[in-house]
Amino acid sequence: MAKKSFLSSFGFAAEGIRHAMATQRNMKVHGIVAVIVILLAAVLGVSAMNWLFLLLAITLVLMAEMFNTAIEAVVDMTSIDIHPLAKAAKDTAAGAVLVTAAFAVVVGIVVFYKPIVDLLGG
Ligand SMILES: Nc1ncnc2c1ncn2[C@@H]1O[C@H](COP(=O)(O)OP(=O)(O)OP(=O)(O)O)[C@@H](O)[C@H]1O
Repeated sequence: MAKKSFLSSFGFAAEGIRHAMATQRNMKVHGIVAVIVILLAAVLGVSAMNWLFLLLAITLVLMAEMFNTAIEAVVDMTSIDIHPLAKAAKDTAAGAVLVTAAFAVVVGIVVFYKPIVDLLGG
């Protein structure tokens, strides 16, 4: 394999993100939700600590979705046959996305509950 530069490694990584965004419906949904969450946090002026939790949750979900995409690609490339190990690999990767999404929902509730109640209440 050809020796690649540091910059071209960034290019391949960006291509991976673009591929996941372009081909995975769930990745698009996560991306749109992430933008909405960032805008809401900016409007509500959440604390620095809460920004860190929100950005951690967003990062974990996008990261899990991209690993899920990568695992699906490897499984599909390895075999087109139905196999219990293929099912285990894909279901486990999907489970990782679910776990991170559940964490993100909890973070969203904890961070936004009070500012939104305060906004609506007064
Ligand atoms: N080769 C296979 N052998 C056995 N079960 C499989 C196989 N491929 C897919 N499955 C089952 O079908 C489910 C959906 O697989 P598929 O490849 O369609 O993922 P997907 O629906 O595109 O996932 P995502 O929504 O995350 O993109 C898997 O989680 C698994 O349970």
